[in-house]
Amino acid sequence: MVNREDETVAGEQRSENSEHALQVPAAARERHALLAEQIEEHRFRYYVNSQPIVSDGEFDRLFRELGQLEEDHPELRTPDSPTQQVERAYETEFTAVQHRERMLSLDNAFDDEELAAWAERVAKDVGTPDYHFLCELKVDGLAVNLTYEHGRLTRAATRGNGRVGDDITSNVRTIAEIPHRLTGENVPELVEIRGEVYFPMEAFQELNARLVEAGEKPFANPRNAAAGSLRQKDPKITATRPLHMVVHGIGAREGFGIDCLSHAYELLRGWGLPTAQHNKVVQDVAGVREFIAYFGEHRHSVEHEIDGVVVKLDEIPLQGRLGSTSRAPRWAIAWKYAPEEVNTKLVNIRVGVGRTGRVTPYAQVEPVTVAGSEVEFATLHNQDVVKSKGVWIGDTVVLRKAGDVIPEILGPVIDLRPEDAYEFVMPAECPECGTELKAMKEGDIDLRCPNARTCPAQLRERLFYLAGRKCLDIENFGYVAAAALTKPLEPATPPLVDEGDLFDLTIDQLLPIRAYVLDPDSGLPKRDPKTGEEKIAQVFANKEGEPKRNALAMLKHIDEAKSRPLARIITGLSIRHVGPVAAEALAREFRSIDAIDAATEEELAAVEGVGPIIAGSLKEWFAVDWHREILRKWRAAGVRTEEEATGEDEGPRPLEGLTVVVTGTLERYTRDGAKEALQTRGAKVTGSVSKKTAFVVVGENPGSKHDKAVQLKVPVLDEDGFTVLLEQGPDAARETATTPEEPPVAGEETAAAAEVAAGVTGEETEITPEE
Ligand SMILES: NC(=O)c1ccc[n+]([C@@H]2O[C@H](COP(=O)([O-])OP(=O)(O)OC[C@H]3O[C@@H](n4cnc5c(N)ncnc54)[C@H](O)[C@@H]3O)[C@@H](O)[C@H]2O)c1
Ligand SMILES: [Zn+2]
Repeated sequence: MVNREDETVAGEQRSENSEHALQVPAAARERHALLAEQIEEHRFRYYVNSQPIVSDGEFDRLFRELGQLEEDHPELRTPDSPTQQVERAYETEFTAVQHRERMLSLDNAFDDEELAAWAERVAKDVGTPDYHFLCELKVDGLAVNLTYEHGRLTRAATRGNGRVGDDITSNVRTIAEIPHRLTGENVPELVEIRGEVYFPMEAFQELNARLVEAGEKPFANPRNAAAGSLRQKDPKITATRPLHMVVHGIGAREGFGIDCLSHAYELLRGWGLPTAQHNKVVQDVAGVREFIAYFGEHRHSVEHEIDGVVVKLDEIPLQGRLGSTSRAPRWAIAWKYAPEEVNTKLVNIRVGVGRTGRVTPYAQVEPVTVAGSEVEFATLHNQDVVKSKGVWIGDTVVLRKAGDVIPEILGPVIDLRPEDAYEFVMPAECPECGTELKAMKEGDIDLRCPNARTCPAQLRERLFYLAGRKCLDIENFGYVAAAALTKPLEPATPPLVDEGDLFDLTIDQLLPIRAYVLDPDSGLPKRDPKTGEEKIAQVFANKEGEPKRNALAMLKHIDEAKSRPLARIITGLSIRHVGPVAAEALAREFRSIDAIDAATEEELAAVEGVGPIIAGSLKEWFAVDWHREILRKWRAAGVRTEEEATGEDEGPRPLEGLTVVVTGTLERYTRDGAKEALQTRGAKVTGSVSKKTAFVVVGENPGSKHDKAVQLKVPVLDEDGFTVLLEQGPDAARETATTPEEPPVAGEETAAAAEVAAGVTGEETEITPEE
């Protein structure tokens, strides 16, 4: 929080301090001047040009440093310091218009101490114990002021310097959500509505694609897209942009009275204005903390981007008692969440080859920490995406890491594009085996390496997947082993040329292997942090040439993996489109790989959870000789290829007809274990919550599915309730179920959309995601 003085007091203080002015060390004075200048420049780029060159986090750091300097040397805190102003008044191409009531900025709290200090000050100054906090989401967009006279929208303006903003009335009129005329009862003579205009994340890439196509500058993130779209000279352009607005305040007003801001919002909603859905009035700071924590976890189940929470004193007369400074109200504070966007440099665009041969470009960036983890790679999906994002190698880019989602690049900071930046060109050949890349079908955007069998990258990825959690779950068999077995430096011939010989590996084959130690995220050799050299290792033998303990353990676990359930073995074959769910359905229906092979395409397609695409893909797979050879070898090695119907399966199915969703981490069950337990009892396990869902089982750190359950009032079971469901059936479980107190949650479609967008599908995230 930037500390500053009252408008009224600041003047006095200055004159009082002026005689000490010389005491400010020159270095501090210089730093102050430099920071103030930089901040002004960043503000101009941000507010006027909508093309900032630093991230918000970086801007906030500069701003706080300036505040701290003024804290240490109050003489530096002059009225023209950026800390004392909403913004400077800029000359722009728009007509300047005066707000009837000032539009202010907000002070920030970056940690609990700052929040508590603010709350304490409120408690001290408010003069009554009878007050409430109104918690709102801080929408990441740009502020607008709408003036309604006798119910008609007569003017819309940007915040500007807080007193005078830019007239953007014709542009704002193109936003569908904003009524041109207020409706309902008691429409007032005059009201100024404050709100935030935002650009939806989902539509953002599309806009950039259009801009790049037209040879125009793409935006670095949705916030800038919102600002840039609204600040168009030609409202026809604004009209093509999917802008939205949320109301978050009220300015001048005539012809009606209000006691609380929360009540005012109800009035506004009644008049047809788009008010926020998630506001909540709480009693005390504890309530505020709860709200902050809740949306910290559910940041992405909201329909717009948020960068924090705004806490306000709800009672309007009390707001007046606390007053405002020249920059911000004292009755409100903005809690900032950790930024999810950072600027970094796009060092290179590489291509990775996935399990099914799909070749995907991915970004290598200068390592940065974002949302608590260090990021060096970000997905780019395909060559068209790279193009439509408008990013060039060498650009400074905005990198976003939201929740569990794979890091992605939003857009370039065009104003910082260096002269030697260049566009990415998709290679014509597989980077690992040199085979010419092809689209599988005409019109496919994705290119693939057709060398499925022996392309080292594809084989390595398939083996890694086969040994992974979803398939055979082979301990001690990770990415490094997969790489070492398929593309060692020595010996010249790798022990595995496809997955056929996996179960026949011997320790003698392993001992001589020397290989690069590969990083699963990038498929690139790891480097020694000291020397920077690529790591090469004798993977399975120690210095004496004897087997490492891990190597022996790996062989033992490979042997054990032969008897994994049939469904997992089918999943491990990496048949296109056949993931764990389809494999489960196939195993259940046919009980053996031979039976699947023998089935007709129609029979396969008729299985619930399979369908024509998967059926076609299965037929294609079985038609390939070397695939059949894998099966022959596996069978000879004793790998399970058929499965008796289990006793349990034929027993009673107490959960028949119920659909259950599992979300979050359970303590006593793995995700797959929980699923199997449900399925053997006849329940159907699905990934998304609907009204038809019988139960949602919720573990630690549940995602938006939990919200959805609450919203649809689907019974929620904790882990104990889940055990009751398995052991005693649905009636007993229903008694333990909770329908928790309804926390503020997102709208129905948004929660589902956010879930899809966030990839909260229980699937792991990979850098080169495969279908
Ligand atoms: N990257 C850059 O170069 C650059 C430059 C300038 C500013 N910024 C960013 O802009 C922000 C600072 O600017 P600021 O003065 O607009 O302050 P702010 O964004 O921190 O807070 C004030 C603004 O929050 C908005 N807001 C959103 N939801 C609200 C709600 N529910 N209630 C009330 N207000 C709500 C309003 O528009 C209000 O004007 C910082 O986040 C900063 O990082 C970045
Ligand atoms: Zn290849």
